[in-house]
Amino acid sequence: MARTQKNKATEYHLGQLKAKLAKLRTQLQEPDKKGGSGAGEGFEVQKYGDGRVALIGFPSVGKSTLLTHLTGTQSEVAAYEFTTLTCIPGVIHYNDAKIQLLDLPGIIEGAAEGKGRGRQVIAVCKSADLLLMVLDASKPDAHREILTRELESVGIRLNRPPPNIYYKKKKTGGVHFNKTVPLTHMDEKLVLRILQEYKIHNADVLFREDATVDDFIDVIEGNRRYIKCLYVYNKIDICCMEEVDEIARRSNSIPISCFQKLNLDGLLEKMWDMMSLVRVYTKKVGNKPDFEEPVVLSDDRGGTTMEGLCRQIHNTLVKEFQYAMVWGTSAKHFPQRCGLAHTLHDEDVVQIVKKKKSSGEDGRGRFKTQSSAPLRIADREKKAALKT
Ligand SMILES: Nc1nc2c(ncn2[C@@H]2O[C@H](COP(=O)(O)OP(=O)(O)OP(=O)(O)O)[C@@H](O)[C@H]2O)c(=O)[nH]1
Ligand SMILES: [K+]
Ligand SMILES: [Mg+2]
Repeated sequence: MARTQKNKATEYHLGQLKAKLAKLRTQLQEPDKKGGSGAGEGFEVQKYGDGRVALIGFPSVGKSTLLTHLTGTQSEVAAYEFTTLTCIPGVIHYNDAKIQLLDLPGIIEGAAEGKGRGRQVIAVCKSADLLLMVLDASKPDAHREILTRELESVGIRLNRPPPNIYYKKKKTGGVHFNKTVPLTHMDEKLVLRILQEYKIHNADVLFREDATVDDFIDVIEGNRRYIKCLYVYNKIDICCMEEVDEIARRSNSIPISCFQKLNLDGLLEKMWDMMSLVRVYTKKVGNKPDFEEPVVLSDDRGGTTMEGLCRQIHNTLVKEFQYAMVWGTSAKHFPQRCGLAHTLHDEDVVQIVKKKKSSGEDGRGRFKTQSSAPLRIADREKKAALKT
């Protein structure tokens, strides 16, 4: 590809080569998944809490130091590289939520091809809801590019949404290509060439944005992970003010120092924002809301709708659900009567009303008429107090 001149005439050829490369990369990763390469010792840590955050970075940037500071779990810290050899889990308690933080061995260039413990580390990253890429603020920023490339090559896409392309394979009917916007990187011929490479002869394709060849290949491959990533620049205690200031201005980046405990609160705050967790406080009829233990929802884990909430509380609740009363910023008025499709916001209060049991021994109707008025006021006050 590097030897091919880039112009209009070679565009199709290059596109086809990119597709070939993507296919081969996918093949390369497959034997590993099936447990072909034997020892996968100690890397599969059970999921815990409301979200999973993984620490990824070069050796000795301070990942283990950070885990110890944020979770209190001891992970070995030393000045030599590759101190950490396995995955060490800790828990961050923040805003009534529990977030699992995973310390990992350092990775280096070539990790995706299996250098060091690269493959196992990357496999854990794929299971995370958020990545903290830990960087040494005193070292060249090229490290960030190298790691990003390693992650890209195994199908991890950082800080961007999936391409807005509708794609559906079919059994017959040929390829139907359409677009809703002008395309500057792609055209029908190139789409067909790439599909040919994948031996796909029947499909509907609709470009809803000005996507690139790589975007289209991502959609066909279908196994990409779109993960948010926060770039954590550690060791700012050995940097000058100008450098720190410059780092702080970059998007999705935060300067910290574990040694001097600088900006660790800022890090937690940013982490929380990026995870976009939605805490929902449930309330039984006739009782006050449970403000101790929220049900925590997220887009990655079952969604933030009422249905997501029901599924998280109990498997059968969706079937029993009749309607719910909602207090909070997602409600147009307090309380709003909502269905399963309603999208909840952080700190909403929800009271779920179940369908009447056919046996008739439920008594829900009686409670309903009694409860709403006086409780509504009490709850609103409680909610207002919580907000302030
Ligand atoms: N100056 C400075 N040094 C730090 C800071 N945080 C960690 N270190 C030092 O950096 C070295 C590496 O720290 P570790 O926490 O072991 O780094 P790691 O990324 O877990 O390293 P590996 O497990 O080997 O990949 C240790 O000597 C730490 O004491 C910091 O904020 N400032
Ligand atoms: K180390
Ligand atoms: Mg370590």
